[in-house]
Amino acid sequence: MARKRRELAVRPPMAPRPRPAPRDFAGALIAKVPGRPVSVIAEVKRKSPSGGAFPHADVVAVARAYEAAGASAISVLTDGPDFGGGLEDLVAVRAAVSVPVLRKDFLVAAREVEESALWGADAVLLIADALEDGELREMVVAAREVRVAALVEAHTEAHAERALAAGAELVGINNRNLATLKTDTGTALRVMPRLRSRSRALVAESGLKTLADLLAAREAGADSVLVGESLLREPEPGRALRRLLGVEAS
Ligand SMILES: O=C(O)c1ccccc1NCC(=O)[C@H](O)[C@H](O)COP(=O)(O)O
Repeated sequence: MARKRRELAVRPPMAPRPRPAPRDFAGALIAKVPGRPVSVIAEVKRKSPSGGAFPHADVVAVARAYEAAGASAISVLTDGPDFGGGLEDLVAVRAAVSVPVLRKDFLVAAREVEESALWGADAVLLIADALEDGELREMVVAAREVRVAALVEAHTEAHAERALAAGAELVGINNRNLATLKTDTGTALRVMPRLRSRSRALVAESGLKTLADLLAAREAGADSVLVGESLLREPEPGRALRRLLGVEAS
């Protein structure tokens, strides 16, 4: 986040560009699909600090396969140094699929939320644990003003409460502790039941690998799950998503 703040301080404002009509990210998360325990936000990234490199450089091909396999939305990592992504990936994936697209990055200012809309993001990820209350509130307000959905992520119940106090309607509970990179899939299961009645949609994030994980997430109140690594480790991520959803045998 310190690196992102330094970069932003010297980056000139983005030139205006025509924005594509936004797609309904919240609606996609909460829409019930017969036979599916929860909706899936399927993630594309070339590498990650905890997972190393993934064997799929063509994120557009993976995103298309995810959509064909039933993903309700696609998460695109736009961070370069840690995830091998960029805004060009967001633009290319958005043009290649018809489901909503989430910009996943370490955003630190309202200005970046506004710019994300111009790049075509239907939703942005905001990380409560890494933002001050005032920053988070400003970014949630900016998202509402430019009609981009804000998925506000927290790792602990305390940060989830801060997300709700900042006006978040879509709350993600990240099973991964971003300080240690350790993942415990029990985290979202413990925190989500306390948030159920106060959020429009709940998303369990990280470390999810099996249909049983998805069923447990639903039981704890999740509308949706965010899944990357367990799909990207497989030779065919689209087939892996179908297996995860239980529509194709393992
Ligand atoms: O994944 C990491 O190593 C990581 C490191 C530092 C900050 C964020 C990180 N990941 C972001 C995520 O939480 C995941 O990309 C997302 O929830 C999907 O998780 P997974 O299914 O485990 O790839």
